Amino acid sequence: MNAIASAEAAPSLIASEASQHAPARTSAPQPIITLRNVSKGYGSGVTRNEVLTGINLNLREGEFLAVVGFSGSGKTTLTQLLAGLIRPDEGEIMMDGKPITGPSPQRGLVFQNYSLLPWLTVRGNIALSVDRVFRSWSRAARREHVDKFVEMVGLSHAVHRRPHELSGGMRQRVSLARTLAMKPKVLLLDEPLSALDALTRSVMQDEILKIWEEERQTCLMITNDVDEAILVADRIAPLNPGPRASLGPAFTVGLDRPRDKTELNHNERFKQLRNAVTNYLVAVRQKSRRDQSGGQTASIKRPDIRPADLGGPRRAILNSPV
Ligand SMILES: Nc1ncnc2c1ncn2[C@@H]1O[C@H](COP(=O)(O)OP(=O)(O)OP(=O)(O)O)[C@@H](O)[C@H]1O
Repeated sequence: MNAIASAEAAPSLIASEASQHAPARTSAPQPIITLRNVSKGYGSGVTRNEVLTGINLNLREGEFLAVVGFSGSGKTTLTQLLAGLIRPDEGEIMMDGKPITGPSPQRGLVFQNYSLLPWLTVRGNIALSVDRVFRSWSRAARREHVDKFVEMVGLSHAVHRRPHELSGGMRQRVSLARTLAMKPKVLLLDEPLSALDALTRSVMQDEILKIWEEERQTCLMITNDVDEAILVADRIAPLNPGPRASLGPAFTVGLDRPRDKTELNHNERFKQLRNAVTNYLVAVRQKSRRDQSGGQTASIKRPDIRPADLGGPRRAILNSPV
């Protein structure tokens, strides 16, 4: 690990380390979600796939944490555990000191795929969640609430459209508004922008940031884009490559907010962080590959085969019964 990573590894990311090394700081935000020694795999027997092992994480109240990692390392598995959609094989996941045993409107999840109901309009899709969560509210209050979030994501002009009449970026906005409108305590964003083109992605990054700066909900965002992670997050936690992926030490971003993408490109701290996170990820991937090959450098062994007779009856071989 390089200097920045080691110097800025946030002790509270790793719960076990926190208890050993972190000095008691009364002003530090309390963790809202804690994962202790969490492991999760799929399948059984020879097809068993150990995806996550020994995950320790403190998600602090009000912070924006980005988890970055390579494809297939288990990022979605981690969000599903946090959302309560799946249960860990080992370890515990707590929210406000109580175990997470299933999904809850307190933890809003935005997926990579928008999962909107095709027969409902923009308003209908958002209202469905609002009506369920805020049953005790009057009809007018619920409608006003829906309209507020439609406006927040800039879709007031498209409120009567159905998903097939929207662009990818607009659909993802509906999905975001639907989750935000439920007023979850914790927002879980699972690569919400990865299906979008670069330009729309950039606009949506700014919108997510703007909304987060207004609402200051606790937010965990999964991404495979290091620049995106630095732009949005207070801390960045790298997910080491699987199988048996664990979290590496967190990088503290420490850049002033609000952040401007164009300015960041010239910011020395941004460049240092980008190098530090990228170098860390590349190094752990190389180590993981070495470990998987048993420490051997990959070499190709050629079989010791010599053709007996190249002039033989090839056609006969090709046509022989299998
Ligand atoms: N329901 C499941 N049943 C069996 N295996 C699964 C299941 N969900 C995920 N996996 C496997 O677990 C591993 C991690 O998958 P996961 O989707 O969590 O990774 P990821 O980091 O989110 O990947 P990506 O960035 O490509 O979306 C993969 O090998 C995947 O095939």
